[in-house]
Amino acid sequence: LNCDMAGFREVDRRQFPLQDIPAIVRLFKQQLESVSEPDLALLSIVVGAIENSLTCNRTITVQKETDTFGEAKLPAIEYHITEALYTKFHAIIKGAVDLSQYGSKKFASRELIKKVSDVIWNSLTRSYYKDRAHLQSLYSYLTGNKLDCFGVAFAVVAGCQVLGFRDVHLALSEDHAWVVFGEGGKETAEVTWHGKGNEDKRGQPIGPGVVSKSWLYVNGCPVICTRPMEVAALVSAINPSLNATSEAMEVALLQQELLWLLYDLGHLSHYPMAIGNLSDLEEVSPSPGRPPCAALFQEAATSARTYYRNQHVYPYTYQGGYFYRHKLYKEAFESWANAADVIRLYNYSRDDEEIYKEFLEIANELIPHIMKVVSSGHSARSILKDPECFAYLLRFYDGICQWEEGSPTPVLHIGWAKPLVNTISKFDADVRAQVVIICQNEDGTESTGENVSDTTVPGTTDGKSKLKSEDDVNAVIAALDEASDDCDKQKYLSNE
Ligand SMILES: CC1(C)CN=C(N2CCN(c3ncnc4sc(CC(F)F)cc34)CC2)S1
Repeated sequence: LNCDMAGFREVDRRQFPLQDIPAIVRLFKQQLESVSEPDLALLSIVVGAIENSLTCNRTITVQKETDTFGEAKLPAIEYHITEALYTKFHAIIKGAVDLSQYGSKKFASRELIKKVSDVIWNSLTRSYYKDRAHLQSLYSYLTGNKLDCFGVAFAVVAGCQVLGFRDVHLALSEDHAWVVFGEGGKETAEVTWHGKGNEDKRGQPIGPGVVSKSWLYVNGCPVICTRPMEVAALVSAINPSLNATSEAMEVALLQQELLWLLYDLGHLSHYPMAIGNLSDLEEVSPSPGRPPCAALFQEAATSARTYYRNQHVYPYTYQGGYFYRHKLYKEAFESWANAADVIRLYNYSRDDEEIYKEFLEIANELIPHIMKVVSSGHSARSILKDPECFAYLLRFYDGICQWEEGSPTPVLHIGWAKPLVNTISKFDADVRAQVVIICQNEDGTESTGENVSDTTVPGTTDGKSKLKSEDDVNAVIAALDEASDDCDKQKYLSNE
């Protein structure tokens, strides 16, 4: 076995066949604690094989088998299958890339990375449904020549690891992936596509994306992976879905165990979305002796604030979704207001559809549903009488308004206005009057914006009457825009 089969040599043949979750966790632990770096190709093939066998050709009648200890039994992953696929990946990469052509051995070059990306890219099936599930692993690539956009980026990094380039690492935003390389990891290169119908920019640096302030490039604050964080990315990408409505329990349990292993080794601390994924799994089946999922959602938000200048939206929508599912509506409003405080820093561009859909669902489905549910209640503690809830909602809507300001693409349209107006008009004037808008001007001084109750919503008189016509709606939008024009930065505080 030559040196770069190290990943395999260390693997103790006796660990195979891997036929239960503890065996897989042992393999990952051994790889993560081994002297050299974890072997991305080996680990991606193993989890890909398990996911594929348990989700892709499952006869519905087969029940979950467990052994006497209740451990979910997995289809045995034979050593020779894994080794054959591993050898195939090495052969593809080393067969296609003649390293003597790429000068410096120490650091990768842009040309080398583009070459590896081309090798993967040109070996993919001509046309297939790119958004399908289970296309993220090297198992999918090696057995079906299919990868999704994340899978291509991961395969390029795994390919560069095969060639011995320890400087090439995965860079992750909330909806895209690329690579960093070179001395100090200062260079960036696109290696995969994004979205539908967009020309890929493979080989190019990601600079322009950051300059345009599009959410897709998270204002220059992506997750820059270490090798163990690349393992966390492949584990996060495990997809337990059997179909649109059900999941393979063993795959979800495996993902949960592997994420806890990575968490305990400290490899999730700088990876908010992986913590969010773990929280989602814990919400469904809590692990004894582990923090509650609510604490994990909070950890993800704290990680994003600490390491990524609070430029990430998903930690707050993970958290808001949790609160919403658990009918903690005021807490959900606060998380969504925090999510809007992040997006206000960006300019909405055509590549940002995913986060647009996220805010659209919150504003036009989730919040209206909450307003409907609480309107029937008559408790004095109702959120309709709580000025802090009104303040959270104003901060949420204002963040979306500010997102639109200065953007090349409009965000709001009449479809947003109706639910927005309907929501705001559910709060009576005396509740709204308790919200004080603090404006921070350019020079950092603060002034109290006109009191919200003074800006009586046009078309209403006593704050009790409801808005009627469409121009009332437009007038409200104008009033909100005017309010957001008044000051550079608004902070809505409710006075006690
Ligand atoms: C609050 C939500 C709607 C729930 N799930 C969310 N996810 C966000 C995306 N997820 C992720 N989880 C771990 N790592 C990554 S890297 C990435 C970008 C891709 F192009 F590489 C996405 C992503 C997992 C699922 S956000």
